[in-house]
Amino acid sequence: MAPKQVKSFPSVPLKDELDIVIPTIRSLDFLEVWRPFFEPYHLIIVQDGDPTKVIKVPDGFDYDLYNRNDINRILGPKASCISFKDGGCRCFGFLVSKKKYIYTVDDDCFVAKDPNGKDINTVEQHLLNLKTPSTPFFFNTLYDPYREGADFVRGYPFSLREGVPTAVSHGLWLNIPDYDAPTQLVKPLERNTRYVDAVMTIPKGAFYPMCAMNLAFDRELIGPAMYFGLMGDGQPISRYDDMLAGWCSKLICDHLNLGVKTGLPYLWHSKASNPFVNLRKEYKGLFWQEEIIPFFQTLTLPKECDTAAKCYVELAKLIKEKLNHIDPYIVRLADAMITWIDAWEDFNPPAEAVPAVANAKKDTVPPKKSK
Ligand SMILES: O=c1ccn([C@@H]2O[C@H](COP(=O)(O)OP(=O)(O)O[C@H]3OC[C@H](O)[C@H](O)[C@H]3O)[C@@H](O)[C@H]2O)c(=O)[nH]1
Ligand SMILES: [Mn+2]
Repeated sequence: MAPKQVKSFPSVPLKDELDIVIPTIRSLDFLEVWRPFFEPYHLIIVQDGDPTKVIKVPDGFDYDLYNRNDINRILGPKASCISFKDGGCRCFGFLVSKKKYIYTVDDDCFVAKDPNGKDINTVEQHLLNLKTPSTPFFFNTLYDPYREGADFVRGYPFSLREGVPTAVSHGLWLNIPDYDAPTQLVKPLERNTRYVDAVMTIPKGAFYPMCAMNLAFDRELIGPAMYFGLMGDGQPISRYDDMLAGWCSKLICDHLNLGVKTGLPYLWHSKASNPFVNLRKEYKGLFWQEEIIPFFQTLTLPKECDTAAKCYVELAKLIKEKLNHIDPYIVRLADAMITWIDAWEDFNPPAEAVPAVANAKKDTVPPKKSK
């Protein structure tokens, strides 16, 4: 029986283990309030929209900034799988990172305070979530047993107390909740003021609406499944980037016996996007998900799929085969999922593959970097 994981967690930044990925089409002024927590880390900024627009990065941050021209130059034809004019472009940052962990956060999110009035270091809590096991096979009613002051409750099987590695840590949001457009329209003034002091494993077999606003994951375990789809400009759907990644990554985590946690940390989501614009972007998803989610719920992957990348390729084939009747877009999406894996393996060669750089387009002009 493995000893219980360390409960308290050093607050020393793990700069060599984690990159912070930020998609932006607006401004990076929000970084000022995150400076105490983010400054030690390398930022990967994915600038969406007009590449000629100059986006200022506040001084003192270590960053790479990639705009659409950089993405096109670096990925060549494979850039076609990266969304344009949708926050899903962030997955380019997941691809080019070399770190074990990713934390991705939206540019309208700010530091929240816990009930004691203390600023919440989301990076630290996500790392704690990812570095302690998950318990997907049997629900612990006192929530995360690896947290300070908690444990497995009576009746919890000892054979399961070692848990499984955690692949995804899904944080939450105070103030503006991540509602879909219809809910936003009928509840425009609703604000989330409820701070729930809990982290829990999402049980095996259960799916969830993964929001990328405050999300961290283990690139080595589940990175290939964190593709944010073909969304935005030129596509019939948007704002389902993180939902697609959530369905795919949860199916694959369940198949590979990896864990997904949701709950702490919270951040403060400041800006409600326009619900009418959102409705136009996401309405097809409201219909399609009623068929796509049962597809995921009844799917089993072959046991030969023993890595996230192999699972993802198989999943793309099944989506193309079983869901193409929904809309011709699904075929393009499935093909883009394969392109994503090809690009992923150019940058992150499987153990037995040749060094990846040979395949990836030489990046003659480096992205804008911190000074
Ligand atoms: O065309 C775009 C639009 C946005 N972004 C960046 O994506 C982040 C989220 O954008 P925004 O805050 O406007 O959207 P929300 O409705 O609040 O976010 C939810 O829906 C979209 C995403 O899935 C997000 O994760 C959800 O929380 C923000 O950083 C924008 O700058 C973009 O790059 N391109
Ligand atoms: Mn937002």
